Amino acid sequence: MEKAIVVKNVTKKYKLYNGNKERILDLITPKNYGEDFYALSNVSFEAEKGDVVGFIGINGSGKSTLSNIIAGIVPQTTGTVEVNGEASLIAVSAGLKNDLTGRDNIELKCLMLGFNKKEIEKLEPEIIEFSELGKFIDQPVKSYSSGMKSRLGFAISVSINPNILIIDEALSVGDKAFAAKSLEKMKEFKRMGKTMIFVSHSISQMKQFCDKVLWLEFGTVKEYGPASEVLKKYDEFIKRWKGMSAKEREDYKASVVEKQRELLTIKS
Ligand SMILES: Nc1ncnc2c1ncn2[C@@H]1O[C@H](COP(=O)(O)OP(=O)(O)OP(=O)(O)O)[C@@H](O)[C@H]1O
Repeated sequence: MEKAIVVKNVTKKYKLYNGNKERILDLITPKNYGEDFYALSNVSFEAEKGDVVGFIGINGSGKSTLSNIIAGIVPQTTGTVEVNGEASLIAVSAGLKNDLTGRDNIELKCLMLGFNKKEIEKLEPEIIEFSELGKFIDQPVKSYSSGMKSRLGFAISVSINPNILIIDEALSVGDKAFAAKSLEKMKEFKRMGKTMIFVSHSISQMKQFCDKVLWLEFGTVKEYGPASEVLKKYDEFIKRWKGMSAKEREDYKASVVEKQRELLTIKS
């Protein structure tokens, strides 16, 4: 089988500063300020061409960070990412320029992706129709609601027909009718054999749509495998998590993070 995405030992380190003073000192002095924070530690997985992979995990587990790294928007600290073809990311905040109108954003994104004027003229009405933004297409994006932004992002990304489509929470902010239409479009892409990554908190949407699921837990891979198996385990975990007190959650998180640190120390 042809590989579409190969992620090997990817780590993303951020610095957490105690206020702006520390942030500036860290830039201008050789002394190390701030605390290291690992949004991802040693994440590895592979997707074959045509796979639909779901990323699941509680808030802050690293799903968006990993999507952004695969889409080439954020660099990883260490590790390697191989992507076979053009990966297009649809996220609620995906790279739209706030001061430009919806129409200008369509043109800009298409130009950046190498389409010529004729091709853009052909694509534009299709994108506008899919977005259902009507007259708002000529208003600046800063006047859009998060659902409207997501509709524009979704319409652009599906119309440009990328090899790999990454959909990060884009279905969670729109209304039900648009989410259903988007899900239909994604199913059409799946039938066409496109590789997709689908980031969501919705177990039911993932069940309908994904072949495999990557479950991230505080920046590490907890499970990766067939969607039904991983989702069953995740569902059981979520029920336990919901029943935990704040202190129990903190302790659980601390034990996962400690294991992560040990592994990183052994590797470095
Ligand atoms: N620029 C940054 N600087 C510092 N920490 C960051 C930065 N970006 C993300 N993080 C941290 O990395 C962790 C992972 O964030 P990420 O957005 O990838 O999680 P997520 O699983 O997508 O969360 P959610 O389900 O809430 O969308 C979080 O703790 C977040 O605070």
